[in-house]
Amino acid sequence: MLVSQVLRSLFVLAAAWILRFSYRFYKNRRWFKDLPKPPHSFLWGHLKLMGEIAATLPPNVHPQHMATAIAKMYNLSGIFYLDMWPIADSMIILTDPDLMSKVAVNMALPIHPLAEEVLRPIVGKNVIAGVNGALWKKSHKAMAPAFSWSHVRNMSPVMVDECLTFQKTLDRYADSGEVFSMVNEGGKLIFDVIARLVFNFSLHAQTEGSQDLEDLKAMVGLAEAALSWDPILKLKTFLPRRRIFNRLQISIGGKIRERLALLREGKIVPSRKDPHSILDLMLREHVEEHAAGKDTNEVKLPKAYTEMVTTNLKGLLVGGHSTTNDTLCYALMLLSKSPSAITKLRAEHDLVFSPSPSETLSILSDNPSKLDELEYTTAVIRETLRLFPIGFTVRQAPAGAKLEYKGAHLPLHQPGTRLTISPNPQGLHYDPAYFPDPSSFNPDRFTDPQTAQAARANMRTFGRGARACLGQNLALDELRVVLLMVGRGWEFECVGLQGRGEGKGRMEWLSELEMVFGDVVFQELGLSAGVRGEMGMRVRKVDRET
Ligand code: HEM
Repeated sequence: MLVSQVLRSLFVLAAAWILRFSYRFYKNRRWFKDLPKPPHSFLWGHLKLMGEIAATLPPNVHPQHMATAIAKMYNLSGIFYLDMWPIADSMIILTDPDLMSKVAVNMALPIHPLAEEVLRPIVGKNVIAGVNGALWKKSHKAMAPAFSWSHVRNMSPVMVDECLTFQKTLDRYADSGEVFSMVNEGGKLIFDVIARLVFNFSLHAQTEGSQDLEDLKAMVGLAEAALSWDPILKLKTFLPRRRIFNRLQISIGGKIRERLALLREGKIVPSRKDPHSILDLMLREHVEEHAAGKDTNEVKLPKAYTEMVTTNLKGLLVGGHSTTNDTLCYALMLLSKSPSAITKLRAEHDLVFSPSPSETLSILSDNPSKLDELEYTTAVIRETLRLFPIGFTVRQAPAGAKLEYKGAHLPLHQPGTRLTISPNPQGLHYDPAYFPDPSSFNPDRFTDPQTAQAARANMRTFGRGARACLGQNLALDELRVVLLMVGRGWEFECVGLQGRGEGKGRMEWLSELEMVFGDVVFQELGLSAGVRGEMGMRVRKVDRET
């Protein structure tokens, strides 16, 4: 009797669940009915299509490649929808530059919770790039002065210093002829510069190795497991993740406490106008708010505040170094196969600075604003960022929000779901309507008076609006300094590149790049769209007369 009652209840529960699921299934699939999209299956939505495209691409490819491939295959431009229910959040993909600006600038839509979910396993809760509202305002207000042009320009001697160490590394590799990982060596250089901005002291990744850098990279590697649906993988990586996470908390937390003690001892309220470091700016917020009218000696940093500062510093170290380094790696890769570009780059460095390396350094230290005259070098960086967009944003719209496009009023919100609004800079950057002959490496498009203005206006690598990349000035200047300091002295050769042959799922729109460089052009999903593999390189010292 009892058994049959239990069975009946279970049956009713199962029937109710099936009914509810069927209703949601029908409602969801119908929602996409009249929206711009690739062929839509009532059973699969776009899940099967995404799976089929992923199968033709190298493993763990960044989703931007799938979105761009779909746009090209089905001639979708401007905006289209992807129905991923019930496996993942469905998406609105934007490839029109004005639509991207509308959502980021005019509507200033908030960051989607997905960003925080992806960032949390790597750096912890509430990092600036994943939060909205008061939490975002507080972090942004604290950090922004460190990223102003004037402060970044003050960082030039630091960049030069770290590049001199990098030159020694290149000399060593040139002497030995050894193949080395540019991801690794470039990563240490960029990390050391960002650490100086963050702490105002070096973490010596280049000369001694940095446990913090290794731990941050390990956290990125382990994040996939933390986000995975596979409980065994989650379980297997739980302890290593915790151990590394805690080690980082102790290390970065220690640096914060040490600096706070120094500020207390010296009764220093850090300056906003002339910041010593991002850490100081973040401590200043606290000192100001909590110590108004008190002796700074009495100030204690609450646990939650220490955690917020630690998370943000880790976020800057890991996010700032990997994005800039990936761009550096791709720039050197592209230049290695473009003799005309390298010739122009070197000529510009000789002309704007000096053919002599030592004179170049003294001009750079006396007058860092000379970097602004490196028009072609900047074009090389922009063209690299166009071909390989590294960073992303994902936004969420409130109920009822719509976007007007070509006379249609398209919904930005799907009731009861977490629809994401995903600008896809890659789709835009490879659209011949905006960038003619898009798969060729052509820095001149950013210097030619006929095309330069439009090319710059249509780039979306750093985002736009209040949430645009805070570190873009730093990234651009750092890349200029590195190219200036290594472009003339060393010849880079990529090792082990294998162009993808016919029939290996080649993507028409990537044809030129894919033929020359192979799988490495398919950026990997990590913290952002990173370099695939290690970017093995060999260097040769260039004989110059001066
Ligand atoms: C080539 C290098 C870089 C690229 C391509 C890049 C790209 C981006 C993109 C696309 C965003 C999101 C913008 C949006 O939501 O609309 C972003 C945000 C951000 N970036 Fe970068 N970034 C780079 C380097 C850096 C560096 C060096 C730092 C600092 C050390 C940095 C710090 C940030 C921060 C703090 C945010 C979050 C801003 C906010 O939410 O208010 N980035 N970046």
